[in-house]
Amino acid sequence: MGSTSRNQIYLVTGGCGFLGKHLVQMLLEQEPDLAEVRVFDLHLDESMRHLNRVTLIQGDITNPEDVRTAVQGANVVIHTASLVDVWGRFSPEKINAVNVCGTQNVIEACVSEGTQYLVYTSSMEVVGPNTKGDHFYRGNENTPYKSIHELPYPVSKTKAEKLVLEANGRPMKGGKHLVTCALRPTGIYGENHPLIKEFYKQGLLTGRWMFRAIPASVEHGRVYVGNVAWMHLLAARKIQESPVSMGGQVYYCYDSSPYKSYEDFNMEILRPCGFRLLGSRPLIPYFLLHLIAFLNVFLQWVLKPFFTYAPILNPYTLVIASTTFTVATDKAQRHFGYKPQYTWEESLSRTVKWLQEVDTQTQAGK
Ligand SMILES: NC(=O)c1ccc[n+]([C@@H]2O[C@H](COP(=O)([O-])OP(=O)(O)OC[C@H]3O[C@@H](n4cnc5c(N)ncnc54)[C@H](O)[C@@H]3O)[C@@H](O)[C@H]2O)c1
Ligand SMILES: C[C@@H](CO)CCC[C@@H](C)[C@H]1CC[C@H]2[C@@H]3[C@H](O)C=C4C[C@@H](O)CC[C@]4(C)[C@H]3CC[C@]12C
Repeated sequence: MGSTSRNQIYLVTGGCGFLGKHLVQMLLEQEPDLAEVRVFDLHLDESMRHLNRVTLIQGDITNPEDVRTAVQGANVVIHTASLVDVWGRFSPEKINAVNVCGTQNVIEACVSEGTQYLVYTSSMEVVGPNTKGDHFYRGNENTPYKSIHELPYPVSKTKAEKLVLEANGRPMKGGKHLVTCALRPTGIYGENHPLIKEFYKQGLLTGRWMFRAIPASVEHGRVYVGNVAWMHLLAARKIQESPVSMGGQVYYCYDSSPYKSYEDFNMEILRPCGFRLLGSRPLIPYFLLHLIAFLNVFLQWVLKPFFTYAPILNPYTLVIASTTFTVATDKAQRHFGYKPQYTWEESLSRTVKWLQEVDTQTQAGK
């Protein structure tokens, strides 16, 4: 390890989430300078407690004191904590509190505690797809696009990203300056992906038959969780070495996962578990899908006093799934030497292996 002994303290907010856990694992395996990784989350995963060099911190990102305590003494903060909700599971106020005010708390804690480096997990959603259905085809960080934000989640991610980028260069005690950057994943997939598990469960109800609803020509950007984690690690390293070139920058997350429709991509993962997709063209007319999506909104409203009805399909998710959004960029490679750590074949086989294990357990539990 040479002269650089283990001296880096990383704080990962949302470290018990889907991406967060992969990121913590990646730091433990790939960061030679790592002294400690602090995992800050509202809901702790106790199975992570035994991990060497991991400190679990239960806290609420909306509470400035919780955040300040966690940040104290950290060298770098990777801020992934967020409410990921495009289904109306949480109120707009709650989403704003966690995603926007929580991010402001992280920034203020970095400044007051002298933690100079902040990497923020943003989202493709800060750009699009927009609700007009304008396609974003193989775009990069400079591609012009008419972003329209209406729903609380994309609105909150956009505000939070702006806060993070505007905080770059903020003076701190000791003459230092805060250095920030943002990574924008497209649709993340991989082991423990909650949404693919949801599609898996729905598919079991129809005898492992899936029904094409979206034209195969609509491409949806997907990126493997291990590569997203790898990008965060590399960005966190480089931002310390080259604060001037990295500070205030945004990067799309990408890898060699193929451009496909959302459903065709999911089938790559589901097919090895015996699932089949019916129809080379959408089986349900678009207007009918729209009608069902609106009916779901109506039912959500009617049922609100009793429970939260939040099905996968609503007018917003329908628009996203029906609008091409794919990126083609090498900015992360140019700025911090990113090359995907996992090939498409590895990413797929790791994800399939996980889902097959889920399948075996599900069948055994029947
Ligand atoms: N999943 C995707 O496809 C995707 C795509 C693009 C960007 N992102 C972004 O990546 C990040 C991680 O997403 P994910 O899919 O892993 O989500 P996730 O829900 O699995 O993880 C988020 C974590 O944040 C924690 N959290 C929520 N509220 C909190 C609070 N008040 N205080 C502390 N912790 C809190 C949750 O407990 C959870 O562990 C998010 O910022 C999300 O916006 C996700
Ligand atoms: C119409 C259905 C027929 O099978 C399919 C509906 C699929 C949608 C539920 C998902 C299509 C695209 C997804 C989103 C996308 O991958 C990117 C996202 C950004 C991230 O920050 C949060 C999650 C999400 C909004 C993701 C959510 C689910 C989709 C809308």
